[in-house]
Amino acid sequence: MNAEPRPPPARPGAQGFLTRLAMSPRFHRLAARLPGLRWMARREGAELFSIISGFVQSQALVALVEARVLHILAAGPMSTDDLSRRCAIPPEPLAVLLRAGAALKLLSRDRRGNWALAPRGAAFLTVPGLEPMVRHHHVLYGDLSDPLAFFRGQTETALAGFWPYVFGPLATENAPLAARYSRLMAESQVLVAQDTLRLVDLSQRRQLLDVGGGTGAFLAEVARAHPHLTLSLFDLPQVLAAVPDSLRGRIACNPGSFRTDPLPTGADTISLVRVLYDHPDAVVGPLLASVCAALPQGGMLVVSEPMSGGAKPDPATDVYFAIYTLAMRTGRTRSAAEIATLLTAAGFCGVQSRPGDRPYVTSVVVARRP
Ligand SMILES: CC(C)=CCC/C(C)=C/CC/C(C)=C/C=C/C(C)=C/C=C/C=C(C)/C=C/C=C(C)/C=C/C=C(C)/C=C/CC(C)(C)O
Ligand SMILES: C[S@@+](CC[C@H](N)C(=O)[O-])C[C@H]1O[C@@H](n2cnc3c(N)ncnc32)[C@H](O)[C@@H]1O
Repeated sequence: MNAEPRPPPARPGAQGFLTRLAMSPRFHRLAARLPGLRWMARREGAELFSIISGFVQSQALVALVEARVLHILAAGPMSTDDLSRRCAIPPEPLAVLLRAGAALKLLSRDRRGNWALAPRGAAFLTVPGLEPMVRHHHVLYGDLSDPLAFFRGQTETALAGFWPYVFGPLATENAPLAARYSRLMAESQVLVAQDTLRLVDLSQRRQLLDVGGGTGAFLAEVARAHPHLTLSLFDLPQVLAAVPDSLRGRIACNPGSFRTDPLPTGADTISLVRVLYDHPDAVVGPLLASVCAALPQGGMLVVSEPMSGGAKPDPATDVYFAIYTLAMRTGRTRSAAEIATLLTAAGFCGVQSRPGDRPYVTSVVVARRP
């Protein structure tokens, strides 16, 4: 097979100096010989390989989750043959999967050759929401099977059908669908709430309205951290129908659509947690104006969601979340600066960006009604 033609030599000045170096076969030969450069080339090579093979790592994790290998080993170490019988996977291919799991530090192997759950695998099982997230990735995986068609907008994405509530009129009385969606969000909310409450001090606030708050998982965490707060929830009727009875005494539920209905007033603080990135600017603009109108003077808005790195693209949010929200065909993963621009246009002031120390969980932007 003919090798792909090498890229033409860059026009002088067309590329940055280091990029021009990396395009030079002579520099590559030099880097293979000189110790310092060899270390750098090896590191770049490993990073490139990780990008190339990432999809195989993800699918190996899916196989371990779907075959319940991690769950089985949580009860104690097991031999390949016993796991083979439990997982209905022949010993030889299973050994490949288990060695991959060990290479990814999800599993380990003890002195007798039995397989055990490693701390990273235990953390995966313990952190709320990770398993259901991995179990639903097949939807996005299928959407990306022809990536060029996907980015050309030629793919009818299954993910858009997975979360139909964002399509206004499609937010039908589909209780089972709303319940499935809300369960996935509620399970993944714990970390988001932890990081949001670390980034925003609600101790001096009086009443919090969580708009698009799903079945109340965020407010449940707020109630634990700030028992003094009066809490209200606003979301679609079919979503609020799934609010657990245990929360209903603590949280006032306000069914409605922020596309058509006014928001309840009375709260001095409103939160939008993982809401804006689901919608285009044409929906976000009026939503933020509605939030501003519902707040008193000096009232606070908290926006919390994974955000693009903007001018400095982030390897988690500008890959996973940006492509995920693109596959949904409705929203987009915005940078804090883009969100600040939308907030200012909606009438907010005092906009502050509070980057999360886990961008893949969430970051925050706060603002005030003048
Ligand atoms: C070194 C020491 C001290 C000990 C070593 C051994 C040991 C004990 C290690 C364990 C240490 C430990 C406690 C680890 C904890 C790890 C944690 C907390 C990991 C958290 C990971 C979180 C992740 C990976 C979050 C992923 C989130 C995802 C994939 C979210 C997806 C969200 C989606 C798709 C949202 C969709 C909504 C829509 C539709 C866009 O609106
Ligand atoms: C990605 S979920 C976030 C849920 C929750 N805030 C969290 O972080 O887990 C987006 C939420 O917005 C709600 N939503 C979407 N469109 C809405 C609308 N027009 N009016 C009210 N809520 C809406 C959905 O029902 C869903 O609960």
